[in-house]
Amino acid sequence: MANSAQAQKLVYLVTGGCGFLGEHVVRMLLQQEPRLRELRIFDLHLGPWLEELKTGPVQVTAIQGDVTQAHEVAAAMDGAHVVIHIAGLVDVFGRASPKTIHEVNVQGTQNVIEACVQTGTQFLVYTSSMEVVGPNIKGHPFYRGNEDTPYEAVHKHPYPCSKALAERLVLEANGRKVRGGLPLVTCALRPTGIYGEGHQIMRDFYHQGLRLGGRLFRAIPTSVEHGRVYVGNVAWMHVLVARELEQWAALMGGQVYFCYDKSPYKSYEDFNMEFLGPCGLRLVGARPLLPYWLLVLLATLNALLQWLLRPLLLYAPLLNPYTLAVANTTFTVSTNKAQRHFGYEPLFSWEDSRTRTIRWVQALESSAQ
Ligand SMILES: NC(=O)C1=CN([C@@H]2O[C@H](COP(=O)(O)OP(=O)(O)OC[C@H]3O[C@@H](n4cnc5c(N)ncnc54)[C@H](O)[C@@H]3O)[C@@H](O)[C@H]2O)C=CC1
Ligand SMILES: C[C@@H](CO)CCC[C@@H](C)[C@H]1CC[C@H]2[C@@H]3[C@H](O)CC4=CC(=O)CC[C@]4(C)[C@H]3CC[C@]12C
Repeated sequence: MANSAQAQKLVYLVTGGCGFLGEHVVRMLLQQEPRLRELRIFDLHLGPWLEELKTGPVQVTAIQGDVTQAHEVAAAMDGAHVVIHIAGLVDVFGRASPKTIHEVNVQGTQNVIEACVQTGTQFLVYTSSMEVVGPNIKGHPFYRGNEDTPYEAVHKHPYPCSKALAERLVLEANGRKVRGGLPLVTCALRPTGIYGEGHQIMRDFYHQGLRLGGRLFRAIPTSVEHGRVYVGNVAWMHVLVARELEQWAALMGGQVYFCYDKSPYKSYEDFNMEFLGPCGLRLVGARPLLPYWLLVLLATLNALLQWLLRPLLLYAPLLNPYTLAVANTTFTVSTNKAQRHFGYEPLFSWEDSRTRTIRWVQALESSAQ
């Protein structure tokens, strides 16, 4: 617990606070950060659930704004001690243009950094992604790697390119002088594939399974491991980093940390079945039902159709050459850097994470009836 001199004096700003991860970070901060006086939530789209938070002891300020607008970011940040920059355009399906992805993820991050310098906000936590490392375009496996594992990070897709550029900006900004003369302290968290309550792609797979009569069809071999981490633990890591950054600035400033917990190593589809199975879905096939070359062909056809139909409508299915390559390349992390640097231990066990996610999927089922 904080002592009384420390109590309730800090102002935090969370960008993207109304998204999937952002909402968990906001709720976690309110539960786990006793030094909070004001929590500002900055997002393009504000959620109605914010209203219920405004009755608590911490002042919750909702700010509708766009990270691509430097003046809006700077105005929101004035007087904040810590910024947790989560806002981003998470698009690997071709919904947004590469230019828009760059503007939000790279220019938006540059605006947050400049606003720190301009307003004197000294601590910046950035939500990066495993995608800044890989899987790379060559499909090299990253097997139980850590932050220091050598890996050829080569990207072509706009999303990983933008996250890698933004992460670099954040790390290079560490040590810059902010208003008042103190050094900016930054660090970046790299979640693997996040799952949990509110995960849109899990929702999509669940509904797809229901449409297919309670079945999903295996496309990826069981041997391909995909790193996953529970949203509550990712949120907890953000809260801890933000809390410890001041005390351990020399150690943590300019560092990257993978987000990890005790979630098991499995293929993307087998992992999803941990939640979808208990909700009545079945994964058909002990091996992929289609040969890989046929999946590549279908994914390429989808990309072609997307391009042809673009003037008329947005066709953005889950399967495209990029998502197939990511799902079909082993990428898992095994590290304890966060534990060594700032004492992180997962707040939620695998059993808790699984139960919470299953309950959420079950609630989707009953709300759909
Ligand atoms: N979902 C995942 O598996 C992973 C996500 N990440 C990163 O975590 C962060 C959050 O991702 P999710 O919560 O999954 O995405 P999300 O789409 O649910 O949340 C992103 C939030 O950012 C807001 N936003 C988008 N453009 C904005 C703009 N121009 N100005 C202000 N707000 C804007 C959105 O309205 C949304 O509330 C992203 O930076 C993403 O790159 C990293 C690794 C894995
Ligand atoms: C081939 C299909 C057969 O069922 C399965 C397609 C699944 C894909 C839609 C997902 C597989 C891996 C996911 C990505 C991964 O978890 C890493 C990510 C990190 C991020 O920062 C953003 C999201 C994502 C790119 C995530 C997106 C969905 C997948 C490609």
